[in-house]
Amino acid sequence: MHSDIRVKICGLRDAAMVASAVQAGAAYVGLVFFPKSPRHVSIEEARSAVVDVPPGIAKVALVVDADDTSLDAIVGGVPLDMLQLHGAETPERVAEIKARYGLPVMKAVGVAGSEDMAQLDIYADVADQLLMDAKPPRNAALPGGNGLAFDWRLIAGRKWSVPWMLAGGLNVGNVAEAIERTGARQVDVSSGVESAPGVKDPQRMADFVASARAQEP
Ligand SMILES: O=C(O)c1ccccc1N[C@@H]1O[C@H](COP(=O)(O)O)[C@@H](O)[C@H]1O
Repeated sequence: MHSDIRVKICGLRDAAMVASAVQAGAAYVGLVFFPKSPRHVSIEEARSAVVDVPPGIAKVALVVDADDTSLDAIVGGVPLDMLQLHGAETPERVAEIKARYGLPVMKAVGVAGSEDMAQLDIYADVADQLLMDAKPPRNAALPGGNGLAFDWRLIAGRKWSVPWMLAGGLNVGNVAEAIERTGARQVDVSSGVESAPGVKDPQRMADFVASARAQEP
């Protein structure tokens, strides 16, 4: 039996990877616009990657502290359903981006300790969704996509006024436990379904979604 767990697969770089994610049962497909990432796509690559995404599957652009010029180009060049802000965007900037582009915004918040819970409450007031990710290590090249999990007990049993998604170090071996421990109804994965950085593996994506959705509510 399948539960209603919704899975986002992030860092898809071409139409074949997107098709495999859709086939696996992803509810969201993510495109990374961050040049330092092995998953980075240009606007042209992103547009052709999502050309055949069926209606009902959300196309998400991940950006990191993007300015209006970059966002204008991304939003103007790629058909999108959501923006994922994965940098140090302030609550004011989140509100500004929401108003300027008219797209739902998901704010990623790095979680390492109980002191980060206040941030989640603050962003819940301005974002349409929250994404809880592990805080990147100091000197990490990427602010996410590092395959690191945080202590799920920090968010277990908590509630927010907007939908939220669990991310960080998820893979087929731990996603069921992560859902059970946190009560997440949405999960996001990137490096955990790759055969090499930036290369999504169709079987790993299918196994991940099946494992997540096998969890009972
Ligand atoms: O995936 C990336 O390359 C990336 C780059 C910059 C910011 C965020 C990025 N990925 C996001 O990080 C989390 C966790 O990823 P992982 O499963 O631990 O590899 C996820 O939300 C990705 O969308």
